[in-house]
Amino acid sequence: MSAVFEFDEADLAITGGDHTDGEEDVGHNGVSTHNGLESGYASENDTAEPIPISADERLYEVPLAEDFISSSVQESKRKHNKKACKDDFDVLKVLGRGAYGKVSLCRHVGSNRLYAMKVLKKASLFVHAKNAEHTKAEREILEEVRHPFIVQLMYAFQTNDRLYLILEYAMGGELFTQMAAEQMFSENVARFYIAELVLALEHLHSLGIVYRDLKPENCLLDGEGHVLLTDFGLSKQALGPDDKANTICGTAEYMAPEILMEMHYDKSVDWWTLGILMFEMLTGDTPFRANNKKKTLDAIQNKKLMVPYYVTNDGKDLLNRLLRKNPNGRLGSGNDGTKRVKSHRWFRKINWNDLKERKVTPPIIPVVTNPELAENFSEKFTSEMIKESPVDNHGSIEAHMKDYFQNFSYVAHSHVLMSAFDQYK
Ligand SMILES: Nc1ncnc2c1ncn2[C@@H]1O[C@H](COP(=O)(O)OP(=O)(O)OP(=O)(O)O)[C@@H](O)[C@H]1O
Repeated sequence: MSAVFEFDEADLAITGGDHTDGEEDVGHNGVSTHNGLESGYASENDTAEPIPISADERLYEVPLAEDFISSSVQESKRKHNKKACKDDFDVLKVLGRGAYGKVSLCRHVGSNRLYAMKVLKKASLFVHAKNAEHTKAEREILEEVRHPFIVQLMYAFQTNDRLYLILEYAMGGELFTQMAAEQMFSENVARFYIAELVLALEHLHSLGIVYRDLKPENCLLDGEGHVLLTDFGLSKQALGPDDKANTICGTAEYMAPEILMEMHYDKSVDWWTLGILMFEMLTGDTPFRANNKKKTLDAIQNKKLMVPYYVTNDGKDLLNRLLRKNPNGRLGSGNDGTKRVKSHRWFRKINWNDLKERKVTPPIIPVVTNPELAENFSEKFTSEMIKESPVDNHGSIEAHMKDYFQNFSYVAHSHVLMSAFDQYK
């Protein structure tokens, strides 16, 4: 499968963070700090009821320690959304590790709901300036998006030395795991996942967000088997219809040719990566993979796409259109691009409205006997010991790191959280 591609220039690098030190192990004090923000997945003994709220209550940021306090927030409304902190969560198991941090299953002490806790060490983010920028972007994007096939941000907070993102728990695990188990998917199975991803990308693009990092590892599954796109560390926000970005990032085998050529690029890169993902689902491998990274990158730019004989004509046609090297000629580019993707013949059996409303039954239903067991995650992670680590709220940390993450803290409004839960889960 894909490997993260590392550039040499420091400011373009996508580098691995600290994977080895068992760092951000979170302790707890067992004190209930229930704040009326029930959301996410209920554990087996959860009996919490939603707290009624008034119609005009909105999302807003809640300050922690040095965080900025939004002046638009009225005192009377603050009481509904109490700031979150580390002690509000019990860490149960490690779920996985990414380039920048560790993700654990945790339980909100007050509500008993389960979430995924992503922890990042500020210091390791500052090894390369881009890492810190990516994390800030991830936090901002996660707050903005709300979609059935995109992971929901529930809380964000920070300590002196760490950043915490509390996310909807994708208990079905990684799509990558299902792909590895099946070697390759039938076209019907692949179509379901690709179509849900089309809707997720459509939503992001409508907000001016280019996702840029589509790959099986970032496609998680919820408890019913629907896609939950995660990891917005590389996404680029605030692109207008004619804006283009030019930062080099992504995963080697999934990189679009225009990124490699350091050209300005736009949302067309996401349609390219969707094509690569579809190819991998249907054949078990990516189309331009070679013996080494240099050859892979060369093939992406120069090699003609070869689609195996067993892929249907409609499937071949869609792949050829998504994997056009010229982004301007690629299916999905231009103003009505997504509409044209959705009306391609390969999707003719898809009822897009039903799909968006989660009325289509997923082809693979994850086995979840008890969500707390995290059965769909690698034992390599789930068997790790959960260690307590001291809270560092007063230790020395360079001033620029401290200031950089002002406004990081966040609590999703209970209205948003509860409706997300009812509607989608
Ligand atoms: N919301 C979630 N629910 C369940 N598991 C999750 C969730 N988010 C992440 N994980 C697990 O943690 C792993 C690492 O998470 P993530 O990809 O977000 O980290 P990262 O440091 O941003 O990774 P990358 O190296 O891709 O940049 C995922 O592959 C997945 O197994």
